[in-house]
Amino acid sequence: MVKTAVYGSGSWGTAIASVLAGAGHHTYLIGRHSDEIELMRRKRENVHYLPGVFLPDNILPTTDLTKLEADAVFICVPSHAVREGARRIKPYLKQDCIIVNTAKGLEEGTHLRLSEVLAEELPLMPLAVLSGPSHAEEVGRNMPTAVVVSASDKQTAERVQDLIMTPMFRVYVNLDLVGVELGGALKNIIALCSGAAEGMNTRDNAKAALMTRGLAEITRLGVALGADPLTFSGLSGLGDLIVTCTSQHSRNLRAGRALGAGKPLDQVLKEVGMVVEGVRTTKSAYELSRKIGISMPITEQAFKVLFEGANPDKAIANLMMRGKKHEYEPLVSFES
Ligand SMILES: NC(=O)C1=CN([C@@H]2O[C@H](COP(=O)(O)OP(=O)(O)OC[C@H]3O[C@@H](n4cnc5c(N)ncnc54)[C@H](O)[C@@H]3O)[C@@H](O)[C@H]2O)C=CC1
Ligand SMILES: O=C(CO)COP(=O)(O)O
Repeated sequence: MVKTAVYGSGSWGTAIASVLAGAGHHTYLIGRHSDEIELMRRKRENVHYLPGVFLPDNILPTTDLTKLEADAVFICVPSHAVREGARRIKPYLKQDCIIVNTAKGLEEGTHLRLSEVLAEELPLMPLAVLSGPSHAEEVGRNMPTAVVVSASDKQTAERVQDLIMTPMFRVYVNLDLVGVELGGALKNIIALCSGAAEGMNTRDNAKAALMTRGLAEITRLGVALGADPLTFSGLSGLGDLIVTCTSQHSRNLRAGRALGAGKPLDQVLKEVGMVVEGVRTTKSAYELSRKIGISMPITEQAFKVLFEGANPDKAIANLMMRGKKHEYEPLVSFES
């Protein structure tokens, strides 16, 4: 029998544990707060992060890091905690254990993809990435979901596919690791902007424009970094963009709505109460696009609103009043 563990017991860690348990694996769900874990064990529910989802007996909530001695460990902490998390779990991992990152973001400062962060911290371990349109609230309730797994080698990706695929959790393999990771990380910026558009009552046309032109700039950055453009019309591109920009469950969309309605960022983050990855990712993607000379106008305006106090109305005007363009310009365009 395969032994699995999930590091991070928030909403996504709990949902991933429920898929693994549904696939028949005894799964340790490893959290850091003993009171939360104790409550989970007693109520068989993650009351704070995923209320209403029953945890079956083969999910074993714990704070005991020795339970990381598994065949596969799923990393389900926010992106800013991935490096520190990797250092923390390293002493407990088996040598041939597969590490599957599920966090969506870029490392602040270095702008590294999270598999690159993990490769630095856990250089000898096989690494994979799971991404795609998949809200915990639906996955935890066993609702039909399709995702994508990537790795730098086919065997690792297919092992993860075998491990976690169930009749309600369909897993595709895509070996374009760069594209899969960037699609999952960058869509959160566009979800924040789509939410802001809703919060400002700009309605549907603006949202559709943001999603479509957002995908264009995600693809532009991705291709410049070596991704296959086709990946961005797949589950970890268009698919994740659709779900995060439209779902009632999206944390990034909710945060964007509140920002668009004029609430300050600190208050918005407190009110959402779970990680809103798009905020940090906006900063990283903006810095990265400047560093390599790729035009990302929506990300640039999001950066100005989030970090420079720019007015969202002015941000929309800035996007609408840009110079005339052709819809399809060369994918790697170094204009400013
Ligand atoms: N919630 C969802 O539907 C999905 C989330 N994800 C990604 O999964 C990652 C985690 O997101 P959620 O579970 O939604 O966040 P969350 O806010 O629901 O839970 C985060 C969990 O990580 C823990 N945590 C925070 N900082 C930590 C640290 N320094 N060390 C160890 N644990 C720490 C928290 O205590 C909490 O248990 C994010 O990158 C998110 O983009 C991906 C797909 C779906
Ligand atoms: O990545 C996700 C769904 O695929 C989760 O998005 P949110 O963090 O916006 O809820």
